[in-house]
Amino acid sequence: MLTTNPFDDDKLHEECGIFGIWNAETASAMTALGLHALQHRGQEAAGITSWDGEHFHTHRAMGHVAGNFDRDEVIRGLPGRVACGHVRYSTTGETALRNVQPLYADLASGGFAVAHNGNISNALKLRRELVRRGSIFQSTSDTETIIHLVATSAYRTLLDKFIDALRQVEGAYSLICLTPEGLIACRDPLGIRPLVMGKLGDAIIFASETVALDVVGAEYVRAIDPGEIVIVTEGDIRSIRPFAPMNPRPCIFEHVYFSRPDSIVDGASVYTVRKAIGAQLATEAPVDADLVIPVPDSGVPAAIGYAQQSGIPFELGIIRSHYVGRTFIQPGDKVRHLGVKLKHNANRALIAGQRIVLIDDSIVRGTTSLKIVQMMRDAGAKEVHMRIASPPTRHSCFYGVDTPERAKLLAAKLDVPGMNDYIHADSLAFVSIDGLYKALGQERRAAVRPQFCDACFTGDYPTTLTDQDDLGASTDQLSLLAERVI
Ligand SMILES: O=P(O)(O)OC[C@H]1O[C@H](OP(=O)(O)OP(=O)(O)O)[C@H](O)[C@@H]1O
Ligand SMILES: NC(=O)CC[C@H](N)C(=O)O
Ligand code: SF4
Ligand SMILES: [Mg+2]
Repeated sequence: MLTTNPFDDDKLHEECGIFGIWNAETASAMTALGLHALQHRGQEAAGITSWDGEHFHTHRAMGHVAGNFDRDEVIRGLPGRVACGHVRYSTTGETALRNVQPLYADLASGGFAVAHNGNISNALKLRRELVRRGSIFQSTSDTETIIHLVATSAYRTLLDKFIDALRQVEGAYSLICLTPEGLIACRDPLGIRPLVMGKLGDAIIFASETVALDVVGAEYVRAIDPGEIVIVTEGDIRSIRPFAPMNPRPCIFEHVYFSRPDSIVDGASVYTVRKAIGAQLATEAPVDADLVIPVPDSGVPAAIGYAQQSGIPFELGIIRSHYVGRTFIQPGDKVRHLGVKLKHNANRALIAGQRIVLIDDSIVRGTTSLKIVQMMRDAGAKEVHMRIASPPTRHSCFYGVDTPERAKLLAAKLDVPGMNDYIHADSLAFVSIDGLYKALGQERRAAVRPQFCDACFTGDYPTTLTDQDDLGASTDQLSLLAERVI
């Protein structure tokens, strides 16, 4: 158990997925389905809280949604027409049941459950102050600071307390909160993490990605705007925007890797964007080759784009086992190496004697690229060229994708030729940052007010990073001074 600095955890983590539904006959079963569609965002733990009009019911467990929420008795134990749920990949606080969301507390206003995607970058500072004033924390999660800020706010109504709390937190948060007064969904003022709204008959749904709407047959209504709070109560939906308007900075990595390709993120089809990045990559970094081969899964759409733009045939030269999850999010290098071997296999008959271009979406530690290039050589490839559909990942994320040790990022240690030597490819190239923005429909990356958060590529963090600064970490925050529009 961590007792001194609860947030000092140096593993590399990924994302979370959230889902909430108001006014549905089978709210918790729908939530389980929605979370299942969001499983790629977090595989450590899952939880659902329901409200039956009188009582709150919660089931939280380590592991996947299937296996924990596929039994009738579990769903029957979560009655009511309102529910919210969470799939977790931890960014702050250890992987333990006490940190599994939704987090719940009985406040003066009644029950309060919260599901959070993102990471609060001043959570440690806030927590120290709250503890000094007498708050007793039950978890080591950054998310719990929100509950204590709401609980101790001097404002009168729950909504005012909530707004007061959010005005004190910095960083990234998409939240779905379940209260007796209604279901509340909100997105931080920069809209760093995604959140969408859908409709199914009389039911209103919120989810991290549109695939969670598709799975229950709901209709996509729209994305929640950065800085917007939507409150759903009996027969009423209200929207408020209580923060100073900012230039939105949604996470660009959602388009590159995190989101499912069949999702619509902030109005853009992830699949179409990934194909466009691949086409851009082919224009910027062409190569004379016989086959374009994707590194499955998330390299596939970019490889299709690369193949279409270059005219080089697209083939499945690597076959992926569907019984192994994402390797990026498996903590521990040993497990990752094992995971990569278990996950991919060369399609030998296709590869032998060919000059191939491998397309992947990103290089983080370099584990996947190193293995795959060797795998292609072992399968008899004549030349192996690697092309990456994002710029080099050189910086840590403090907004829900935790890469605390820059030293673990291959691109933080080596330049591109050095990375090429490390992975033993014949050539290596990355799409440019402006090329990535082009694929997202922008002319280029705006130097003063960039249209996205791209800090893991540029080091240009869109918020202050209080806890990091307190720890003495140095970060480049070039665009901070230019944030406010009004
Ligand atoms: O450089 P590394 O540290 O190996 O990380 C980068 C790899 O991790 C991700 O794939 P992952 O296997 O997580 O998931 P995917 O199946 O969705 O592509 C990403 O798509 C790269 O392939
Ligand atoms: N990846 C996430 O969005 C995690 C949410 C929250 N920071 C936690 O660690 O539980
Ligand atoms: S630092 Fe990277 S992964 Fe993190 S929110 Fe920004 S763009 Fe996304
Ligand atoms: Mg991959």
